[in-house]
Amino acid sequence: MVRIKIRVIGKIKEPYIRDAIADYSKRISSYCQIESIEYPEAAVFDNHVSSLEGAMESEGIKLLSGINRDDYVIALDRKGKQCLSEAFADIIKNCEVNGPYQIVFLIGGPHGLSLACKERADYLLSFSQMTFPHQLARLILFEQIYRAFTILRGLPYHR
Ligand SMILES: C[S@@+](CC[C@H](N)C(=O)[O-])C[C@H]1O[C@@H](n2cnc3c(N)ncnc32)[C@H](O)[C@@H]1O
Repeated sequence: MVRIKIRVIGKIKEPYIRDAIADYSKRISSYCQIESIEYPEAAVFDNHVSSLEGAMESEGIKLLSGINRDDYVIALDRKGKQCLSEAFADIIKNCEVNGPYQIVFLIGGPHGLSLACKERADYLLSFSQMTFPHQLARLILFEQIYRAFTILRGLPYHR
């Protein structure tokens, strides 16, 4: 069974998003182990580029901590590669069949992911060229993971 870890900057504050994630998480848990690990946003004292980059770097260090060398890392980034849900399902299937058996997703905070996170990623995944708040990006990710398993198991959810 594949294991999925979702490493994120920031908490889910909105109850309706938390509820929706909890619902998808419960559904996904029939197919794999799934766990979210949240880290707080780094403090930023002004809007200078160097302060924002410093915050992203320190958030990136936390996101990358505890990732194993052979984990399959998918970093969520607006400027990454877009793919069909079927192709996303194939990535999960490949890990289920051939390994690595642990997939780690990275979701950035308000300023995005550090360069180190993007460089570590085996796949830079974009849901759209539009920017979403991290809470919504997390919800979309949970829905797409659930959708992927229903595609792989031939269930009628995906149309
Ligand atoms: C508020 S966004 C960060 C915005 C930042 N200015 C940037 O362009 O990366 C917070 C996080 O949500 C995720 N995210 C937001 N929009 C996304 C999209 N269209 N595709 C994939 N991930 C997205 C990314 O992980 C991002 O780091």
